[in-house]
Amino acid sequence: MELTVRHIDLSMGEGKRARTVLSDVSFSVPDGAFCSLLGESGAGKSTILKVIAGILLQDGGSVLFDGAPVDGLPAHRRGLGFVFQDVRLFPHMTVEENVAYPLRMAGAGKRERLARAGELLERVQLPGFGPRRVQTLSGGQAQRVALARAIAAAPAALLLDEPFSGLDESLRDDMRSLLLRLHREDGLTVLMVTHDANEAIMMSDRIVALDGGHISQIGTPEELYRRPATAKIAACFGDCSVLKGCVESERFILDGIVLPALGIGDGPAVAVVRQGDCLLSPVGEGHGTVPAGEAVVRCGVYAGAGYLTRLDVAGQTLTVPTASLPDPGEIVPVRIDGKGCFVFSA
Ligand SMILES: Nc1ncnc2c1ncn2[C@@H]1O[C@H](COP(=O)(O)OP(=O)(O)OP(=O)(O)O)[C@@H](O)[C@H]1O
Repeated sequence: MELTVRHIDLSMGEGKRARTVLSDVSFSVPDGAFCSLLGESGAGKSTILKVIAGILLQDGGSVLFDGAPVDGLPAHRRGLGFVFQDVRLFPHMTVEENVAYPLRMAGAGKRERLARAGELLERVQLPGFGPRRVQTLSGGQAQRVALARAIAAAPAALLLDEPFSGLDESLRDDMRSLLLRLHREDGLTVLMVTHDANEAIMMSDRIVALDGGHISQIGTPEELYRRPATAKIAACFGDCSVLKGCVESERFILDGIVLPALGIGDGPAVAVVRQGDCLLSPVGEGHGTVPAGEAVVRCGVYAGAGYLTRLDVAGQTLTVPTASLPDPGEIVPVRIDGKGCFVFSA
């Protein structure tokens, strides 16, 4: 099913405390696609998910399923599966009763419910867990049960709010693979909230970036990674340096550092430089890189595969991976790969 939100506005809080939480939010998740809603804490990600689910009612705009407005439909009639960040299994029910709950609501008989719960528990790799109490589950197991419950009634789309946030990295990885497998096997339309940009690019066909309640970019993972629309998006994909300087004649200038800034008008600007696309080397070296000037070494730290050397650029820090640690105070040549360097008007 195609999910669409069109011009959604929503304010929360009363009187003087009222504040805009969503402002003119519009996007679509095509039928069978995996879409991530990406943004920092407070961006409005959970709120838009709740509006789609019918848990919150928007002030303006519309939610459409396959092109038809569903604004008048209560949550339980929207036919969606929902996985919450805090799992929310029913504590008084067994694992299989939790998984079978949506089928009970749909009027299925006990035999059918239990058979289906058994199948679903197999699919989430928890065979035999049916009779267990939910209090005996680990965090990862509880998330699997929540996922099984969310898909039990063959939902038209699956909404997930930071479903892996409480899990350690290896469990997160297992859960990502499991979710992607279920998505592909069932052709499910999925909308997942995450603040982890790398998770979003690994899993999604499309990413919707939210910032302060409005959309800052919609695109494929590659579009957001290679052509980020804002400094925040450029900076969210891992280790990078953010420098505040000035653009003059399509060149970002900060002290001894000059970076390409094609298409950016003169004036104050922000440059985001991805660490992996920076190096210190004599002029002429470094495949794909161009000279960016010189800077003074401030300090460095050991980082396993090499060192991270911090350079001082007009009191700001440019971090560059290096094979050895230059001496503090040394003036070093910097080269930059333009693919990992993004300049935005401030
Ligand atoms: N009931 C409420 N009353 C007032 N403000 C609220 C309410 N619920 C959420 N907000 C505010 O709306 C904004 C968006 O909240 P939301 O939970 O959607 O953000 P989020 O992007 O999901 O953040 P996180 O990643 O931290 O969960 C936040 O600033 C939050 O404080």
